[in-house]
Amino acid sequence: MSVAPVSVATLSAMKARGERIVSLTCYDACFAHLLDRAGVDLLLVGDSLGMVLQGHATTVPVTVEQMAYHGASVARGRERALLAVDLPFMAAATPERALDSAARLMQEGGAQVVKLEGGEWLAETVRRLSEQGVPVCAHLGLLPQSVNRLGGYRFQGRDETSAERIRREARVMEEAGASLLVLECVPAALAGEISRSLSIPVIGIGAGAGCDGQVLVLHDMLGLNPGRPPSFSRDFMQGCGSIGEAVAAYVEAVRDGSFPAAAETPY
Ligand SMILES: Nc1nc(=O)c2c([nH]1)NC[C@@H]1CN(c3ccc(C(=O)N[C@@H](CCC(=O)O)C(=O)O)cc3)CN21
Ligand SMILES: CC(C)C(=O)C(=O)O
Ligand SMILES: [Mg+2]
Repeated sequence: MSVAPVSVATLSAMKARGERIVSLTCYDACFAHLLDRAGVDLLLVGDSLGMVLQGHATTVPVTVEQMAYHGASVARGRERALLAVDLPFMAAATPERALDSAARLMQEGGAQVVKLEGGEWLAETVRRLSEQGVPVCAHLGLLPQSVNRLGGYRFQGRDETSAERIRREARVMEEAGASLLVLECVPAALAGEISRSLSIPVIGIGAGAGCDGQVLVLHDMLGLNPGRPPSFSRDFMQGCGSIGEAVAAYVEAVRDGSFPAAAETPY
C-alpha cells in the first residue's frame, strides 16, 4: 500500500497542528528505506557525510558531485519522507552558482528541498531559488562550513548581540522565501522563541525541545561516532536490540517531546 508523500506543505501543516517533525541525516538507499518505513518525515543528505562517511575533520572538502551521488542513492530508497540535500562548501558563493548547484542536486541528486548555510548575505540567493521553484531550507546558528573561521564547533547566540543577529537572520530567510529553517547549536530559549515567531517549520539540532522538529546525525544516534559524540545527541541503540528499534525509539521520543531532554540541552 502506498502512503501520501511528505511535502513542505505537509510539514507546515504539522507545525500548524503542533505535531513535531522528525528528521535524521541519511546517506544511502538502505537507510533511506529503513528510516522512511519507521516514520521519519524528513531525510537530510547532510554534508556531515564528509565527516561520518569520508573521515574528514570538517565538511569543507565535500563537493556538489558527492552530494548528488548520495542524494540519488537516498532518493531510490525513500517513498514517503521528504528529501533535502545540503549545498556543500562554496556551492552558494554567488546566486548563479547556487542556482547551478541546486539544479544538479534536484536533477541528478533527487533533492526535493535544498539546504544552505548562512545568514543575511544569502537573502537574494534564497529569493532566486524560490522564484525558480526550489524549496529552500535555511541553516542558521552554528555553521559547520565556517569552522575554519569560527575555530571550532561552538554554540552560537549565547550573548544578546549574536542572539539578535540570529533572530534577524531567521526573519530575513522567511521573508526571502525559505520553506524551512534548521537551527544548529543555539540556546533553547532563543530557538523556541524563533520557532514561535516564524510561520515556517524550524528543525533544531542542539537547540532544545521548543523547535517544531528535531534532526540528528544518523551515526550519532546509533552510537557509531568514533570520537566523543556531540553533547546534544543521544545513543538510541542503548536498550534497543536493532537499528530499526532504535530509529523507532527516536521517532517516538521526538514526537512525544521527550527528546531532547534537559541533559541533551546544554544551553
Ligand atoms: N557526527 C556528526 N555529528 C554532528 O552533529 C555534526 C557532524 N558530525 N558534522 C557536521 C556538524 C558539526 N557539528 C558539531 C560537531 C561537534 C559539536 C560539539 O562537540 N560541540 C560541543 C559544544 C562546544 C561548545 O559550545 O562549548 C558539545 O559538547 O556538544 C557540535 C556540532 C554538527 N554536525
Ligand atoms: C546536522 C545537519 C543539520 C547538517 O547540516 C548535516 O548533517 O550536514
Ligand atoms: Mg550540513
